[in-house]
Amino acid sequence: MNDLLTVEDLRVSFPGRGRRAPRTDVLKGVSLRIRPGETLGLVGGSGSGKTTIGRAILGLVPVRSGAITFMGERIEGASARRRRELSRDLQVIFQDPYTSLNPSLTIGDTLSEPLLAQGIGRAEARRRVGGLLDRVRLPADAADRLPREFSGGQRQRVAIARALAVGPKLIVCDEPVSALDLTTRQTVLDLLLEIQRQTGVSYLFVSHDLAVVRVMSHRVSVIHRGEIVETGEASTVTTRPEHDYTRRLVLAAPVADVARQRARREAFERASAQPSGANTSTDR
Ligand SMILES: Nc1ncnc2c1ncn2[C@@H]1O[C@H](COP(=O)(O)OP(=O)(O)OP(=O)(O)O)[C@@H](O)[C@H]1O
Repeated sequence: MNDLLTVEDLRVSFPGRGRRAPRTDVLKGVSLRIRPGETLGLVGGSGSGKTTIGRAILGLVPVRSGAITFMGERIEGASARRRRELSRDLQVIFQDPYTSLNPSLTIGDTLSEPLLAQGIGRAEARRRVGGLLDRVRLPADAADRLPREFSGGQRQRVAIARALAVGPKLIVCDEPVSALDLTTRQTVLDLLLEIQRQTGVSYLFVSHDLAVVRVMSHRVSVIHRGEIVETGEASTVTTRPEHDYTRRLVLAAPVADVARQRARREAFERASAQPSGANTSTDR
C-alpha cells in the first residue's frame, strides 16, 4: 500500500537565544511514514522534538532540509495558499482545548468556518454541523453555545469535530488528551478510535505517555533528542523494546497503565470485529 505521508531526513533548527548563540538542532534527520488508515504513535520525553515534527508537517516551522511528501506531493516548501488548500486533507488537534477554540465564536460558527472556507454554502454547512456534533456525541443545541459553557473533554470533542469537518486524510494529534482528567481521557481516545474505524483517517499521534500511545497506535516511533531511535509494531516496541532509551521509557511507564491500555485495545478490537461494534461512551 502506498504511504500517505513520508518524512525523510528532516532537519529543523531554531536560532539560539543571544545574537551570537549557535542555532539549536531540534530535529536531526528524522524519517517516518504513515499509511492510509494507520496511526503512527510518536513517543519521547519532554523536549525531544515530537511537537516540532507535527508542526513541520503542518508547515508551522521552517524546515532546514529533508523531504515531507503528503499524498504524493512534496509539501515542505508549500506556499501559504497551497497550505490552505492542503488543510482539507491535513488537520490538527492540539493539546489544550481551552486555548485552541476561539472563545468568542459559537460552536456552530467554529465548525462552519472550515466548511465555508472550502466554498460550502451556509445552509449546507449548518446541516453538516449537526452531523459533526452527532458524530462526536454532543447535543445539537451545542451549536448555539460558546466554548466556555463546555468542559475540557467536551471542548476537545469540538476540536475533533472541527478537524473532521472537511474530511481529512491525516490528523496530527498533538498530545490530545494530556490536558484532560483520566476518565475524560478514555472517552476521547475511544472516540478517536471509533472515528478512525468509520472514516479510515490516519493519525500521527504525539504523546509522552507510552500507555496511551500503545492503545492508539498500529506502529510506534520513539524519538530521543531529535532522532528516531526505534520504530516498530506498537505491541513489539512497548513490550520488547530494542533501543536502550525505549527500554527506559517502558520501565518508567506505570505497569498498571500499560496493562490496562493493552486490555482496552484488545477489547476495542474484539468489539470492532463484531457488526454492531460501535461502543463509545459519552463524557461530562
Ligand atoms: N519556536 C521555537 N524556537 C526555539 N526553540 C524551540 C521552538 N520550538 C521548540 N523549540 C525547542 O525545541 C525542542 C523540542 O521542542 P518540542 O516542543 O518539539 O519538544 P516535545 O518533544 O514536543 O516536548 P514536550 O513533550 O515537552 O512538549 C525544545 O528544546 C524546545 O525548547
